[in-house]
Amino acid sequence: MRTSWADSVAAAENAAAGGGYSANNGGVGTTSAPTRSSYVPPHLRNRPPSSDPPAPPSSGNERSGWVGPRIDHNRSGFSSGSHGGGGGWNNRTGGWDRGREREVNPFADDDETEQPFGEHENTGINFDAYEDIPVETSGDNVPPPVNTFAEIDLGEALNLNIRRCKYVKPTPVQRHAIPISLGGRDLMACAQTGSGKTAAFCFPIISGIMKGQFIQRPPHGRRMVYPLALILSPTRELSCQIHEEAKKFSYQTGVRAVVAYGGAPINQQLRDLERGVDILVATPGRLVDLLERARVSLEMIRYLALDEADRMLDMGFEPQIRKIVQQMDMPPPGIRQTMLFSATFPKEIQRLATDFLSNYIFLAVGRVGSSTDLIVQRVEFVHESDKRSHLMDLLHAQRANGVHGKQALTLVFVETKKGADSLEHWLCINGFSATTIHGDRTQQEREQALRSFKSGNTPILVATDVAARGLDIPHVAHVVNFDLPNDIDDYVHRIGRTGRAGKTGLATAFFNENNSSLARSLAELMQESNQEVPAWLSRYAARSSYVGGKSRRGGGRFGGRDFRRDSSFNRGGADYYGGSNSSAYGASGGYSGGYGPGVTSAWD
Ligand SMILES: Nc1ncnc2c1ncn2[C@@H]1O[C@H](COP(=O)(O)OP(=O)(O)OP(=O)(O)O)[C@@H](O)[C@H]1O
Repeated sequence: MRTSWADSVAAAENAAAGGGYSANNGGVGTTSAPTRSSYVPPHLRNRPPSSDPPAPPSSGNERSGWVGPRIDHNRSGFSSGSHGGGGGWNNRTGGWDRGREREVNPFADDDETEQPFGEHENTGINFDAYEDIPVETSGDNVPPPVNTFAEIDLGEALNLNIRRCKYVKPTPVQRHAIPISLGGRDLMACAQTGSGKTAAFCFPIISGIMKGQFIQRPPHGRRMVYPLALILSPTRELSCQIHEEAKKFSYQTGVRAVVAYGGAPINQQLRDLERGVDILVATPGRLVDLLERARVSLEMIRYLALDEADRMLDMGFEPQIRKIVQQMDMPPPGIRQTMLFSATFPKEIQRLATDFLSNYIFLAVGRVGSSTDLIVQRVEFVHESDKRSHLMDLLHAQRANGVHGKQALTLVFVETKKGADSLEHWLCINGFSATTIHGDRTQQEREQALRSFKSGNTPILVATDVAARGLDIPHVAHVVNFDLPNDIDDYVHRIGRTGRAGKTGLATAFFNENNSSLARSLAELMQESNQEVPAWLSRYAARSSYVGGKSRRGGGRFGGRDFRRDSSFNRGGADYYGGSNSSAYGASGGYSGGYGPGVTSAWD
């Protein structure tokens, strides 16, 4: 009989407590330090000497066709989407070199840090907001969605962490994506900002590593490391955030996540890597550096996740991604499992992404590239010269609506780094506490700015697009597009910094004649999200050429958004459903995604 998720978590907690587990001490119960260089595969770590034999191979979803020269790439660790069972779990209370380095409790901060806005509660998520959300899946044999975490065989240690995160039930993208990934399938997933995509790709990876039997090769060189999973994201801050999340989800599972990103001392990151790594979270530039120094090998990668995948595959990043994924030693599609996630997926990028996928499932939760209805969007006509005083009026009005005596957080997007500095300076001399985040600031300054903003000490953050994607900052009540972006997808990501996890938010855009190319797609997007479109904007939309502000979201309403379903793309008949990796459309489309070539390192 299947017990409820809460029951099994409670049981796991009791069992763990009986076994000497203490949630707060970060202790792992090991007293002797293993030698540093001896690799212990995750599924064998912290087992008593006479541990159980490994779980038998699963019958489903064996991928064949490519046999790595020296690596055991059988798919025996995969659960093939079954929801029951539980055999073969490695609920280990330690892991990498834990005799030397005690695992820090990533949940401790949540309890101890001053929380000016009250605890960051996830229990209050408004799931009703997602009830009627349209979902589309396409591809062969799509595993069915689940309604609860209890239905998913994630393993007790991970379930315990889910409970610690106060996740009561899966969000819609998690309901669909987790069974697909646990079934060993490649996935292209599109779901609205703030809807829980990070957990949707982290849970199957952690669970797969816990359950898997990935045979580690003896190291080539003492200092080379062999992660089993790679999670790439476009910005340093986002990689750090994903790493923080991954550490929470993998706490006391024996799975170790490490982050590597540019702008921070590489030696420190190298030392961290040397302590062992199962999941490497990285920005592309720093990873290329590590690969070129022969300090990381991708030979053992079983899971590849690209967060903000459309950004990762646009012209700015595509060459680096191709280098990492196709030109180093990473196993090919069909051997590794690949997961692409974003809130926006232009068709050109979908097409390009097929180079990295094998017989994948396309999943769209909500309308592809649409914003969530939880965000109230306002567009105001403001001449360039009036923008500052208009912003001032908004901020004054907002002061009245402070939360717990503090001003609600406001994120102001501008076009340029100089513009960010100058606006921040002006706000400060006018009595508003503001800071900035952009590519010209040192990494230390960027991180300090983000910390100060998050804590509420500096409630206004002026940002370039470096902060547009992925950042999950609780209590951002208002996003102001002081300068609108040229691309509607960037607008979607920017406003998505508010209205997250079922909460509501406000987004105000300053529009003037300089933005007329965006009018049409902006009006469409607002209409789709049930927002009031001002009559003057509709007039601009009607006048504007469709070229400049052309929606890259695929056109039309929800449905048929998988580009393989579009007859104009699907010239090869069943090719795209048949798992062929040879795109008929060339290796790299000329799609720029709104960024020119060579923009990579400013982000990375
Ligand atoms: N099942 C859940 N129950 C409650 N809260 C959740 C659940 N899953 C995720 N969350 C919370 O929702 C918030 C948003 O999640 P996340 O950052 O993964 O969104 P996202 O879809 O990746 O957004 P973006 O598109 O902006 O990157 C986070 O604070 C996360 O902790």
